[in-house]
Amino acid sequence: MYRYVCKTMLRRLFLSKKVSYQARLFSGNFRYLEVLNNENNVAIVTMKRAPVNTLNSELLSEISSVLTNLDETKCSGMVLTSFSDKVFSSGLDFNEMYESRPATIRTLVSTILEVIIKLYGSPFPTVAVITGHAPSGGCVLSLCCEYRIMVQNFQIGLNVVKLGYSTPLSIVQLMVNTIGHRNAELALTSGRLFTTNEALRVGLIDEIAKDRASAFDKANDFLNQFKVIPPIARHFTKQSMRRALLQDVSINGKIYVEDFVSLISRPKVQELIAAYMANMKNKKKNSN
Ligand SMILES: CC/C=C\C/C=C\C/C=C\CC/C=C/CC(=O)SCCNC(=O)CCNC(=O)[C@H](O)C(C)(C)COP(=O)(O)OP(=O)(O)OC[C@H]1O[C@@H](n2cnc3c(N)ncnc32)[C@H](O)[C@@H]1OP(=O)(O)O
Repeated sequence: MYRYVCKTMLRRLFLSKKVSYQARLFSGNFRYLEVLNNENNVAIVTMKRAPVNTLNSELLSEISSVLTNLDETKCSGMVLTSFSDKVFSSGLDFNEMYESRPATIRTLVSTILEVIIKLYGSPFPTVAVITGHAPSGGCVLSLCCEYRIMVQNFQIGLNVVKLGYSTPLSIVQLMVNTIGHRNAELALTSGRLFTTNEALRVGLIDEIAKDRASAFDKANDFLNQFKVIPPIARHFTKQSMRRALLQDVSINGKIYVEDFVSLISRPKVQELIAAYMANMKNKKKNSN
């Protein structure tokens, strides 16, 4: 009863201030995300898993829940960003891939797949405000958005071959859809990370911003143009552009997940992940 009264009072308070009650309540409900609605009913979704927004199952599953809710509550748009001014996301969590049971890897991979499907196929417009490095899984999240604005002097790309596993077909397709076949082939086979300037040149991002505030201004400009476009027309057009990949992932998703799990579980790949993690730690030690 007490909880009901509190909830009702909170709801009245938020509604009276014309602020989205649901999205506001979200911010308290998540461990690794903050979700706020701005005055245009755009949800600002901020990943806040310190230090580098490594994508573990919990963070991914929170993103997945938010996406479902934003769809149900008919938000006007979404900005995906990071709490950090250095890293957007450092990609999938090695700790859930290294020496992990297949079930743990499977949960991680199926959860990112769920996020990819929801984010890539979302009815509302989406922008990634990339405030820092975005390697691998971080790059994938931004590729699922419709528009990417990146702050200067960071790196973005899909470096997965360096870890000894191939890039899953749908992820290859995401990259091809964004930067074209030739550039995607060159980038993916070498595991290339692009600087912000290079990323703009190749079309991996759409705009460069000098800092977070200016990136948000640009994101607003992008989203504001849709105020005069009927949402259904926009959504169906987006679906038409994205249908092939979405259909492929919904039909073959389970196979892709199992392939990825067995790839990651191979002893050679496990060795490479261990070496990669050790290298990260060494770099850090030497720079201190
Ligand atoms: C549709 C598809 C269908 C089916 C297939 C299904 C799924 C496939 C899905 C997606 C495919 C995409 C594949 C993704 C694979 C990955 O994402 S693997 C992760 C790859 N990531 C990286 O290579 C980045 C590694 N990190 C870095 O380079 C740096 O950390 C970074 C430049 C991001 C930041 O540098 P800095 O600010 O100096 O921070 P530190 O390096 O000091 O890092 C802070 C601590 O965080 C730890 N850490 C960093 N990254 C990870 C990570 N990915 N996992 C676990 N831990 C990480 C780091 O070790 C530090 O820890 P410490 O403080 O030393 O304890």
